[in-house]
Order: sequence, then structure tokens, then C-alpha cells
Amino acid sequence: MTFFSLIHNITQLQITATGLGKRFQRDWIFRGLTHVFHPGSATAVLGPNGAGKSTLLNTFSGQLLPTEGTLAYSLAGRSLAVEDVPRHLAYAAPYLELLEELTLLEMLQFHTQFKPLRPGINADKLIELMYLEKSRQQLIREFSSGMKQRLKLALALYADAPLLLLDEPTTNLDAAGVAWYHEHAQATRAGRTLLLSSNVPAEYAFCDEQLLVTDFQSVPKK
Ligand SMILES: Nc1ncnc2c1ncn2[C@@H]1O[C@H](COP(=O)(O)OP(=O)(O)OP(=O)(O)O)[C@@H](O)[C@H]1O
Repeated sequence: MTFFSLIHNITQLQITATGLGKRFQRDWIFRGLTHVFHPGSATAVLGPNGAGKSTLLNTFSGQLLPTEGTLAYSLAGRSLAVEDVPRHLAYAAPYLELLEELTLLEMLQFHTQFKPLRPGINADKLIELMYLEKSRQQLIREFSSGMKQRLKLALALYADAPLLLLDEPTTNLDAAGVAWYHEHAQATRAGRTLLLSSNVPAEYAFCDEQLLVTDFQSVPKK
């Protein structure tokens, strides 16, 4: 398969954050975030451990409610309600679980009922792209941590979804896995709105924008 054959028209998704803030108990994690995430943009969400990168991604995914400010989503130029965002979202993160009791093939067949893959990709093709042919009938719980991470990434990268959130995407990957991630992230990013949280410069080098969470930890002066 060539990269060219993977290109298809992803519906454009835009996110507008206005005065966005998130607080846990008395602690503000970020505050005063105003930014437009354009379709096709790739934004690296940066900051030290505990800065709030995962919290920010979870807020953009609709799983966490902002404490203040607004998040507005639009799909193909039309307003998209936050409760409909999960349908258009693909998300890979260390804290998101796989269905460990299923085999790889069963897991893909189950998962893709709810989160379809891009046109031209099916479970067999994805297994081939992950180089996991020998593990088709193996239980996910028997996978190594690197195999699990490759599976999480493949499910997100090849999902037919315009919003892609990647939290620390090269976690548990060896050098070959990191190269695989770069190849497939590049092959699937056209047209998508990507937010990628990271502490590893090599994994976000291809992003065109950077957002430092620690820049949003006080209310901007008016
Ligand atoms: N559900 C929660 N309730 C209370 N505090 C939370 C909750 N989730 C996260 N926090 C706190 O929010 C802060 C930011 O955590 P977060 O996981 O977003 O940071 P991070 O930048 O992704 O860190 P890392 O680089 O270590 O993954 C931390 O102090 C964390 O303890």
C-alpha cells in the first residue's frame, strides 16, 4: 500500500477554545486558554510531568467538563455539539484500556463496530500494517507493552475520525516502533485536527504548532 492510496477526504473539524480553564478542587490546571485549532493542524501540547497535558486532552475530548470558558466544535463548517464529539474522535493514551480478554482479531472486529476504520482499511489490513500477523489469534493480555501500544496507535491513526488525540504516543515503543509510529502518523494526518501531548521532542517534531500548558496557568490581564 502506498501513502497516496490512504488519502481520502476527511471531514474538516475545527475547535475554538475561548477563555478555557480547568480546576480540580482548588487547583487550576490551566486557565485563560484561547486558541483556534484549525482542520489539518497538528499541535504539540507540551509541559513537564503534572503540568496538565492529559487533562487538557481529556477536556478537548469532551470527557472532562471545563470549569470556565467554552469549547466550540465545528464539523464541515457546522456547529457540532460536545456530546457528538466522541463519534468524530480517535484517541490513543497510556491510560485507555484495551479489551484484554479478546484475541487481536476479535478485538478489532468488536472495536470497529463502534469506531469504523478509514475506507480501504479493514481488520486484516490493519493487522498487516501493524506487523502483527502472527498474533491474530493471540489474547491481547498476552501482548507485550510495545505490541499493545502499536495496537492503540493503529486503532487511532486508522480510525475514520477527523479529530485525533495522541497522549505520549511513543510510550513503550522501541526504535522500530518509533519509526513505525512516524511512518503511520505521517501517512494518516492529512486533513485531520491533531493534538499530541508529549515530553519527547522526536515524537512531536512534525507538529506545526506548540502549546505550552504552563503558559495558561494564570488569568491573562485584560
Ligand atoms: N481527576 C483528577 N482529580 C484531581 N486532580 C487531578 C485529576 N486528574 C489529574 N489531576 C491533577 O492534575 C494535574 C495535571 O495532571 P495531568 O495528568 O493532566 O498532567 P500531565 O501533564 O499529563 O502529566 P504527565 O506528563 O506526568 O503525564 C496533576 O497535578 C494531577 O494530579
